[in-house]
Amino acid sequence: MSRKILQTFCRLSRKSMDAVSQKSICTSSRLAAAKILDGVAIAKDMKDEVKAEIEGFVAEGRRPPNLCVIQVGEDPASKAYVTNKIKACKYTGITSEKIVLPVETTEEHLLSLIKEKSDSDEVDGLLVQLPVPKHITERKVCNAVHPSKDVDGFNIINIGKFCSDQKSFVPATPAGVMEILRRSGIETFGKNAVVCGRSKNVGMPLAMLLHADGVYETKAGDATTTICHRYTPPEQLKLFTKTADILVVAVGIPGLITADMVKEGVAVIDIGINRVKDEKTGKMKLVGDVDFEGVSKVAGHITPVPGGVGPITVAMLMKNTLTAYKKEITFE
Ligand SMILES: Nc1nc(=O)c2c([nH]1)NC[C@@H]1CN(c3ccc(C(=O)N[C@@H](CCC(=O)O)C(=O)O)cc3)C=[N+]21
Repeated sequence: MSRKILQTFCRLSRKSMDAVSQKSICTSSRLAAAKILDGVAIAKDMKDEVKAEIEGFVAEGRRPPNLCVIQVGEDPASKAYVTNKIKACKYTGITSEKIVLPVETTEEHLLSLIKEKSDSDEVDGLLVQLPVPKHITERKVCNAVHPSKDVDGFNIINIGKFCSDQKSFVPATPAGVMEILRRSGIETFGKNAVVCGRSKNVGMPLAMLLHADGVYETKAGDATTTICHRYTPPEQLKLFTKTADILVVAVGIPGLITADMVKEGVAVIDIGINRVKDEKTGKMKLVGDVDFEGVSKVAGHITPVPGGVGPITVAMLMKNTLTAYKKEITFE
């Protein structure tokens, strides 16, 4: 159904909305395996677009974009994510600098380094890998990154702009989820979206994008959006997840979402990253928050872990770095 028609419908009567959701229930009477949304392939497409644009700038004699990544301490997960980011920089033609500081680095020292990089004309994008050690205040760190270089979208200036529908840097994971939906032809307009998880960097901004007016520059979703979180009682959670046409899970509990909790044909986006022991091999492996085997028999689309949202987060960071380089967002 087109945007205009549905808008008119909604203005005329609430009954038309019931008709819309009724239709989506009736048309999904088959039981087939879900289409697996290939995050690696989508991320490659995104990175190739960034790469082509950068090649154009370089051909004109401009310097390529630059990303500075600061990591404090040697947390193995952070190391793996930062490695993936630097690899993606190399692939797309973004020059990068990785700075690894010892875990005992003082807040004062970190803040002064952030200021130095924020002031440098050579740096377009700047981020500090999270989490930072406990003796450092995360909020201070995020706010120290100049908003025009804040490719993570974690500075309060970007959060404020984002929440008031002004052009801003949008955090890479939620922006990446919208990109997966868009590139996979999954309609959000007028649909029911359910987000499990309300973190400031993922759940909250994603719910913002899904429900926001699609006229907004980040191609937001126009979905009816519900946020569930740790205090949603389990039986309530199931009632909500059952209504979802689009179900996004970012909680950090392996196997939280099972087949009985989802509607046939739902698009499931799994943002969970959990390291668990493989029953068969005894080795550690990466799993999401969704029981992939069960849910993929009922869902219409599903993202795997690994190889789903993770690579797209990294690709979106490259896109944000290019946006910073082009100075497309203004900060007065
Ligand atoms: N300032 C900041 N910005 C971030 O964007 C940020 C952060 N801090 N802290 C942690 C989260 C998490 N995150 C991921 C990046 C890549 C993968 C990724 O590449 N995942 C691979 C697997 C990687 C692995 O093997 O561990 C995959 O899902 O296929 C996952 C998660 C970025 N984050």
